[in-house]
Amino acid sequence: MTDMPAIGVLGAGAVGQAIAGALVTSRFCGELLIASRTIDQAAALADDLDDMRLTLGSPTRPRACRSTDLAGCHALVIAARARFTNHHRADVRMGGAVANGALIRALAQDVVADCPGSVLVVTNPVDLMARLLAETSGHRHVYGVGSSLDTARYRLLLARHLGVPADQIAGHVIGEHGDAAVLCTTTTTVTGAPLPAPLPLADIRAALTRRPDQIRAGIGRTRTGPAGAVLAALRHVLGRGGHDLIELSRPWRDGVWLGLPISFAEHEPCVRMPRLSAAEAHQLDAAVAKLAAAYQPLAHLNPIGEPL
Ligand SMILES: NC(=O)c1ccc[n+]([C@@H]2O[C@H](COP(=O)([O-])OP(=O)(O)OC[C@H]3O[C@@H](n4cnc5c(N)ncnc54)[C@H](O)[C@@H]3O)[C@@H](O)[C@H]2O)c1
Repeated sequence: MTDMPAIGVLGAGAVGQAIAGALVTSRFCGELLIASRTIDQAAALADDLDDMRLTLGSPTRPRACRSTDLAGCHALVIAARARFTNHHRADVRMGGAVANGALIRALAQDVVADCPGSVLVVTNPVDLMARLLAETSGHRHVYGVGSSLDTARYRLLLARHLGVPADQIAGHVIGEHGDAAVLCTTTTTVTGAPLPAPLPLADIRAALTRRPDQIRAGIGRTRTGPAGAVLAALRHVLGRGGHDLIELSRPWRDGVWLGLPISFAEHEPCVRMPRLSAAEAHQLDAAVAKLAAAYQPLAHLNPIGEPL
């Protein structure tokens, strides 16, 4: 691969815009291809990014294209969202499963099946959508952005509580990117030592669950946090993440996809499951059961969201 990969972003909405902006400012890629529901939307974002490129002197060259032209990219980010009204008040991300499932199924056939590069799914519910994309397209290198953002938020909240810099906290959130997330507290460390006891872990979990809602309440959408998680994931899938772990959505037991700590060697992912306490293992089992049940109806949808 060249030093400056070509990256495709599908979906020019709030998250797609933040990802594309971060790619230009970070000088991460050479070509940046943008596709969205309409070519006008993609062209508008590409123009805005081009202004940014010139003002910053960034080497990244944004260009609008049709979704079928994204196949040549070294990595493709899927940040599209179907049009639907989310009626879920709890477990909000699951509210998009059927509508986004139909979109993902169509993309799997029309775009991803011919794409040689890695594919990173952001669309929620991300664990289900990554699995659906992989199983429908047959593509080997599909990853969901998974619980990496939850992990960053967990470390931030813990650091704030303990009054230490966040980079002194090491630990993972695994399982669902959603209500069935598993906080791996047993193996979490602060400056290399186990977590001090007692800790208000229930409060930290509640704050973690509330955080995206609070961001949405204030600014409408979560966008820059997810964009950071996507750039970190792109570094790893493109072989630039070193030996660090990142919590991406990949298959675990019974074909269920969920967030797992992963390292990459020669572009191949390897799961590095931390030691779990009995309670954490039980929570992971619950996440597997929840995601397995939620996937069943999606496995039988046609591209317009009707049962096959
Ligand atoms: N996994 C995570 O950590 C995480 C975090 C935040 C958001 N998300 C998810 O990311 C997705 C995007 O969020 P958003 O806030 O940007 O939504 P948005 O509604 O602002 O944007 C969605 C974009 O998708 C485009 N689109 C729709 N159908 C398309 C198609 N067939 N082909 C190409 N583009 C299409 C729309 O035109 C729109 O520009 C949502 O599913 C959201 O839940 C995930």
